[in-house]
Amino acid sequence: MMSHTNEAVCIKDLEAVAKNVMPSGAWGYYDSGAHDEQTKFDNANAFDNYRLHPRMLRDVSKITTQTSVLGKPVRTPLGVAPCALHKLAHAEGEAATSRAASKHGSIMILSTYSTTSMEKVIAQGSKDAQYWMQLYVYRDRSVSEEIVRRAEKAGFSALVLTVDAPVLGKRLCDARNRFNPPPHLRLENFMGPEVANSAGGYTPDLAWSKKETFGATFGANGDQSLSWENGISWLKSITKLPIIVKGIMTAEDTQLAIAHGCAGVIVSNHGGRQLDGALSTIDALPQVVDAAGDKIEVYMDGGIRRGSDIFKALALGARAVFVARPILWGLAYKGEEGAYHALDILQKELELTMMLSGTRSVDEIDESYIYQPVNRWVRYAPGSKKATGAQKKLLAKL
Ligand SMILES: Cc1cc2nc3c(=O)[nH]c(=O)nc-3n(C[C@H](O)[C@H](O)[C@H](O)COP(=O)(O)O)c2cc1C
Ligand SMILES: CC(C)CC(=O)C(=O)O
Repeated sequence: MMSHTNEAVCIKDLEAVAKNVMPSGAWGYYDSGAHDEQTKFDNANAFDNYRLHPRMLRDVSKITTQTSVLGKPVRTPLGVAPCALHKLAHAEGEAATSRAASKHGSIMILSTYSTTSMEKVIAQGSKDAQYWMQLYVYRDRSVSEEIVRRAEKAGFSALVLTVDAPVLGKRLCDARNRFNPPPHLRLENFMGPEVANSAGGYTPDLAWSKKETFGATFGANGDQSLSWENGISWLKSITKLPIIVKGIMTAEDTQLAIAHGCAGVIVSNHGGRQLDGALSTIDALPQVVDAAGDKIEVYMDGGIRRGSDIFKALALGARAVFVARPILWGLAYKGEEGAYHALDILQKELELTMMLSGTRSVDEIDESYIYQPVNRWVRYAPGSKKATGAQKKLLAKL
């Protein structure tokens, strides 16, 4: 419900406006999770299973959310997750998001499938703004390699390889709408002369001008044979940029990410858009943090709609969090100003939660500030009745 000043005061307000102003096909594409959307809803709802344990009389007159990510200082542990097609929300698309993220001091991860070229996006930010480039790996590796080269040259400081989408999840809404982006939008990261040439005619048209839908074409270009060896090791061999793997949900894969020399992992289920039935990310986070130790940085995304959600993720060991849909809703609401507003709402709510719980810096926010659900999802390793490390810790609390 919007206030009488017509200003969105919380992320739910932004969602309501976006739903109202966006065409239904575009809204459906942004909103939908896979299949019955269990995981999409779990992502947001699971935060409610964690409750706060606030401390009083701590002198909270000066607090800071300043932290560091990959060794570089950032104003806040709140960043922008990569999402395709920002121009579905607003004509200025990713350029507007870039200005908003830069002004806010938030890291922006740019989707390969952006509707504004990576060079234009990064040019919108201030010199000290941080940008990471999200990648998919294509059957034709030269397409991926060209994107890496352009990202290096343009000044992106890390690569985010999304690994949870060998094919696109089954999104009922998009299937019913046979969703395809409007023809005036272009996937500008595939339009550079280098990419177009080396890919032998891989043009933006490939994305949706054929009879296939956007989703089907995505699957046709992606490399389903991707593995730790032929994916991560290959990427490491062609770039010196730090590699962050996005879409990790287990301790096992975290160990593999460490073994393959990744700099970080993003605990993510793609906003519930891929494997419906996967655990919510806040519930998956502890096992990843456990497995990561201090060897690799752990970030998370999915379902963050309030500052207290960020607080809970930090308390469980995330170094930073990223949001996707709230930014798109902000963009649909008021372009750059709306995207900034989405970040500002979450930032101020995080600061409020910190003050009300007696924490003055991100470092201070740890497990001692929250109550965790116990005995919710337990998984035993194949063939073993013995609990693993993370489960033992949980069981010990019962
Ligand atoms: C419309 C939309 C497009 C997305 N596009 C991408 C993408 O191109 N690459 C990617 O790695 N993740 C993509 N994602 C997933 C987000 O990066 C993120 O993992 C997820 O949406 C976070 O959950 P939230 O939307 O609840 O904040 C997309 C998500 C949405 C909603
Ligand atoms: C279809 C992809 C290009 C974008 C994506 O990852 C998504 O829609 O979730």
